Amino acid sequence: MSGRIERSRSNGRPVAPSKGERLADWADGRIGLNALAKTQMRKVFPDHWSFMFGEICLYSFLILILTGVWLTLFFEPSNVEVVYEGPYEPLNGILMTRAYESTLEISMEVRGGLLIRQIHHWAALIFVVGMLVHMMRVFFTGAFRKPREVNWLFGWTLLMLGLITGLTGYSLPDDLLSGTGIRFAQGAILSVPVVGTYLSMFLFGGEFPGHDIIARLYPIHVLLLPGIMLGLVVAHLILVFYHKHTQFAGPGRTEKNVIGMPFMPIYMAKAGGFFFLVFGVLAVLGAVAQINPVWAIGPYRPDLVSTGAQPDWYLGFSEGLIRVMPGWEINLFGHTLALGVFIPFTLFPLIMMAIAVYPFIEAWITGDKREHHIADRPRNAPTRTGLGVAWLSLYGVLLIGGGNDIVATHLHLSINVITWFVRIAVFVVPVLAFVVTRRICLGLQHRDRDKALHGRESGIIKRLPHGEFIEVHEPLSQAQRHVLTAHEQTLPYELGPRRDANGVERRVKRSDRLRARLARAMYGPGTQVPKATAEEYRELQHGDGHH
Ligand code: HEM
Ligand code: HEM
Repeated sequence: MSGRIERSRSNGRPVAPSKGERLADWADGRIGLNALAKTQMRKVFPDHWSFMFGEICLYSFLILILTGVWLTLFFEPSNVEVVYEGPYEPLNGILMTRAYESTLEISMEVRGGLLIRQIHHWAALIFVVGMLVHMMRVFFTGAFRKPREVNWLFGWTLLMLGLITGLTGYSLPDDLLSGTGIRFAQGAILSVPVVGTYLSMFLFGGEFPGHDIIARLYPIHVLLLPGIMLGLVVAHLILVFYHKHTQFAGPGRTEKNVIGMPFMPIYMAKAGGFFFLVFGVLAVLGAVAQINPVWAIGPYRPDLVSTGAQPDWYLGFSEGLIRVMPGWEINLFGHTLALGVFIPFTLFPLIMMAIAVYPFIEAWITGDKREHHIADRPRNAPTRTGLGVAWLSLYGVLLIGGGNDIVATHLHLSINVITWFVRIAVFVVPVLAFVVTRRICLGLQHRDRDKALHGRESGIIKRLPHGEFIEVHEPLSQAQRHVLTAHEQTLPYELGPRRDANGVERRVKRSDRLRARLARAMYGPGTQVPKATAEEYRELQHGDGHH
């Protein structure tokens, strides 16, 4: 292509390609981007406000990298002890680690340092909120179903790594809060039977707090975890591209097409704008909302714990698990087993795992091997929605447990009352949340059915000649009726007759029996309201029109 002379359309004179064209030709000849761009840049993305959560994760992650790289220029990950002498008077003459001192310098002496530190911290909080909300969006709409299960797992791994990255970052400044967090983690490690003590000694380079921990957490926080996450984010987005995005039901939308905006230029322009919006919000937060004022908290000392010590919100629920667990401890063959710590420590990944494996369990129960590109409305999958809300409610209850001291002081209650409330609520609230959510979903399904058949209540009351009052219903458009009735209603998996035609009893595997029972619980009688059918609608239309 290079060196090609084109004729201008206006007067037929040959024109040399512009510099830009030559550069594009040069790059295309070597990287072949043109062919890729031609096929991919016009890719269509469906639009819905809830699809923005994934973007919030992406942009806050990029901002974390940008601000994080900047912080590395000034932060010193060192446990070496120094005596502070600087512009912040109240700490002058106090012994602290170099890590803490350099964080003070970033906050007080480096120009713009406090702003960038605060943006980094706010971005971390928003990043994890974004991931949780994005994950729940995917969960509630069933967007994890085939072929997106692997991408669900990529995303889930990102969430787990995000939590750990947040914890390691929070631990770096070595203030009293971050040291307390490290102490908490060390307690959890110590509770691991038999090897716990060795693990702790290895990690901390001797007795707690040792001299190594910050220097060890540092490369994990700035290189290892973000590096793995970056790779996973790229893989995640490639898969979103490859599978194409799910879309909500609507006229003309099928399992085989995608209706929306082209990636280039419309979606890219929107995405670019949204990036700056997210950056803008984080910059304003970083500028006006104080976060983690390490100078006010003071340097870490193993013999001190400040009241109200809290992890960042996303780890509050793991803290809650430990705070509300009875302090069980047993002695086994001369080894102390701190079950009061070890059980919650193992429960935390199990609660997270429940959400990781859900797509596979649902696929097993339904036995559905088809691809799904039309997103569910949460009300049309009441059991799944109920389970999602129950999971969230457990998260919320444990968060209260993690902040039991704060709740106690703010509500003027005894801390024991809160602890006992959480101990009971951990079992009761998720069940209640499940039942109530499922009922609400069924109620909404009833309403959809009524709306599809009888139209929307207009609020206009009419009196008929014979005296009866009726409310006038406005018919829905065909498109609206389609949206209300497009969903599939899954039939529960059945075991089939237990005896064959010759009366011989068939052996049924235990796993099959479990599957049938779960399928009945999820899709059996009372779990969905039959959707309005075309026949019912036609019958009503041709009847007396009397609703
Ligand atoms: C998923 C990504 C990340 C999360 C969730 C995260 C989270 C955090 C948090 C919560 C802190 C404590 C901030 C504070 O002082 O109040 C922190 C500190 C820090 N982060 Fe990150 N971070 C991430 C990525 C990165 C990256 C990619 C880098 C560098 C390349 C980085 C470098 C740093 C440094 C140097 C500090 C210590 C300075 C300080 O605390 O002021 N972070 N991080
Ligand atoms: C660093 C964290 C993450 C980033 C940057 C990210 C980014 C994105 C983006 C931009 C999209 C397309 C737009 C959208 O649907 O919102 C998407 C889709 C998706 N994400 Fe994530 N995500 C992250 C974490 C997660 C998590 C925690 C999960 C679930 C556990 C997840 C599962 C999915 C799935 C299944 C899709 C496809 C959805 C569909 O086609 O409807 N992602 N992600």
